[in-house]
Amino acid sequence: MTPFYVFQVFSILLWSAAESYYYYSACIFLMSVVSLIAQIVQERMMERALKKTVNNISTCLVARPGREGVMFEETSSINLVPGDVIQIPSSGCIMQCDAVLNSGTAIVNESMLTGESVPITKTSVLDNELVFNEKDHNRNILYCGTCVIQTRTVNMQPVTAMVIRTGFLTTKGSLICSILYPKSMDFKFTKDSYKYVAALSCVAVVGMVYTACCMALNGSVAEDVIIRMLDIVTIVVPPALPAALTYSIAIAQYRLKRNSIFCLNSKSINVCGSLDAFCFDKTGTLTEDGLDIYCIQPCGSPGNDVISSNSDSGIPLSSYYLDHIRINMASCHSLVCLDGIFCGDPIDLKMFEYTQWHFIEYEDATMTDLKTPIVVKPKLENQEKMIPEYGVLKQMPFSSKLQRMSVIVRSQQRPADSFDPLNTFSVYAKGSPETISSLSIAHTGWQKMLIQVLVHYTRQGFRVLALAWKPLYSDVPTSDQIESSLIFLGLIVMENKLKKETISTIKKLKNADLKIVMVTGDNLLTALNIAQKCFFIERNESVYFISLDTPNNSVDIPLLSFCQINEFEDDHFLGVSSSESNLKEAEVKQTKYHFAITGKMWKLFRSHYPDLVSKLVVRGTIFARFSPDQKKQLVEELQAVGYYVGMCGDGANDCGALKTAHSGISLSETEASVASPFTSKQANISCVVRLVREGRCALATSFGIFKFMTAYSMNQFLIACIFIWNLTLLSDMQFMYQDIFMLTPLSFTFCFTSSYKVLVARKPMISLVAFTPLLSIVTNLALNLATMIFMYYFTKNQTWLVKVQF
Ligand SMILES: Nc1ncnc2c1ncn2[C@@H]1O[C@H](COP(=O)(O)OP(=O)(O)OP(=O)(O)O)[C@@H](O)[C@H]1O
Repeated sequence: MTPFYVFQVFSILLWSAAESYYYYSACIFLMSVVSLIAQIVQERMMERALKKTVNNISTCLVARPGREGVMFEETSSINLVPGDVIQIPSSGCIMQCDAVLNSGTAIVNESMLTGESVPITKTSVLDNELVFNEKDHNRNILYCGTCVIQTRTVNMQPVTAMVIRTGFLTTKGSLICSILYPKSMDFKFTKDSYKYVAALSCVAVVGMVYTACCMALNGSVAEDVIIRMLDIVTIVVPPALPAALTYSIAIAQYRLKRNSIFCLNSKSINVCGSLDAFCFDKTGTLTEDGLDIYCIQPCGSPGNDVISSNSDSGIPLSSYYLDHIRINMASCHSLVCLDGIFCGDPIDLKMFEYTQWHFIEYEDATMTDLKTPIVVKPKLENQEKMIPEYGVLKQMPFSSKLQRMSVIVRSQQRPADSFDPLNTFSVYAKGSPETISSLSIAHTGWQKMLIQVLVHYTRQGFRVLALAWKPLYSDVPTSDQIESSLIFLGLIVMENKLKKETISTIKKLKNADLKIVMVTGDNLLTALNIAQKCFFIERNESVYFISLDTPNNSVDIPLLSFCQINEFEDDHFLGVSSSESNLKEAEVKQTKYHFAITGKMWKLFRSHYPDLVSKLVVRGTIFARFSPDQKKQLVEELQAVGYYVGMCGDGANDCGALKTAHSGISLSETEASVASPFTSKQANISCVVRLVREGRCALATSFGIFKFMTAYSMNQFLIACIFIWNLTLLSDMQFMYQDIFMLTPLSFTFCFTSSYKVLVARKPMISLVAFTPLLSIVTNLALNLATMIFMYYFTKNQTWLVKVQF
């Protein structure tokens, strides 16, 4: 029950009890009830949708001390508390708490939280990792609400996890809280509507004083004066305003749904109309997810030239590097085989398919015999003699923050001649070239080659991944030992095709004068090429890379430099010490220029030049190699400058930014995702245009309804003032005619206004307290007042007028 409805109850009582406006009171009562029901139905529908998405209670097996040691007992999930150890059923389940995997592996679908429906592998924490840190161990956490599709046991031990959080404290819980109690958006329209209500209250006070004076001067009794004064207040407040506003939003929500855009927070719809900046994730959003392998660039033997390999010819055999590349591509992934179909990260899938190897999963794997949970081996019979099978003992799944993944692999048979017989255990890693090269043993020969090849391909917009390996001699290695001192193997170059809707959508958004930003975890030059292909940056516009020298000590402030991307030094690109590079501070002269920055430079820039961050984000268009946290920071910085920011992404690495943005839209097959207020089932960015169009339409409609209703009630107030001058008021039927038959249908038909077909540069007004809307209301009032006064005196002077005696 909002204060508005309390006020309506008061008005109805006053009209029916003191004024005998029975018909009018009955109609207003009916209207208020209908509007209240409509609001309740809308809220309930949203709550139900949310409940359907989030509410789930089930039974689970929890470890309890028994007579014969620890036993697993069945209990309801609501009884779980942090510290409980639960067993994850092999057939899968929906997680009811956040829990860290103690043993085994789980294949999880996190689409409910992230919108990304690709199955993810969660592994148990390594025995020797003593300090648990949520950020670093998220690949070991099963999150509440996510669906465990399958588990893999190791050494016949049940898959168990320790509960770390329950209820609203879980990640899902906090996301639901943010939907139920959204952080109040500093939305001008809402703020101004409060100012309007305050202004109307002032008008009501003036009206009351005026009424009291008029009636007192004419000798009216105190009781009548008080009733009329209260009447004036009820006239000033338009009765159908909240109902019409609610209805207009409900219709916008329905229209979005018809276009496969689902909305979990209807309050965000109006905000979409005022967006003036939109951030896009690149891979899977602007470009296709499943990227074909273009070629493989193995690292030559030290000092040798680069050996290139064409994708058509597959991977040639019998080379030290190529053999390891093949094993790496076949084993270093988190793919799972569900009902005979391989699922997982599209990159992993493409790389595995390229090797044409077999993938076998064992349910009952033990570490002691030769069976491991996953075994990969070549398909061709005649190759089996030459190359042994490889069992994947341990996976360190891909993390966007770390930009890499790795596996520990055991050779299941005695290796063939081409391999070192001691290499029974190996580590295979893949990830961004920058990360993998930083974890590899430095070697000037390949480092030079790496930079050249990387720059060559990324400049053409290819997506490049690096591979590495090393033999593992330690029995119980820590994760740092696993992913260090690697031997660099080479690069996998993948095509990066734009989705067919990307270019047209970006053009439409630019025509609508929206600031368009690309924020990606990918390489800067790849991002630049894609940005140019889809017209984030026009051909005639310059791009300046912002770089800072890494300071030698914590006291030095790193020197800030700009360099036009064409002059860009290759060395700098890999993060090699900038003192080696040859950057010159460039003067930015053109008016049409863009800034590009990497995540590493962003971190330095924010800490050493905080005052310049606003300038950077205003001109910044490419934000590459950004971690999920940095994507969120970028959205916050844009908001701090005053932009209304939208974010469109497709994966788990965009979740923070999607939630932080004023309007986040996640491209996901899952309707029931709490990743962002909006979810589009169409896996391309054309939904952004629809969202902005519907948002603008909803905003313009709300604005129109507000203006119309306030102008109407002010006009009625003026009429009432003229009547009170003559110690009378409109009759029951007159009020009925004006409020019910004129105002209500007109204000409700406003809601059916559909959005304009194209996005134009002119955005709808968001400020009610601005010159134009105020001028239009004041002019309307002045004209009406003048007409009414003229009509009053004109009619009064007519000979046929007979004065009614009250
Ligand atoms: N499955 C994977 N295994 C290993 N490394 C990967 C994998 N997927 C991506 N990478 C590397 O990690 C980097 C960061 O990945 P991330 O998923 O954060 O962003 P992205 O997919 O490149 O781009 P976007 O943020 O636009 O989706 C990638 O550029 C790539 O070099």
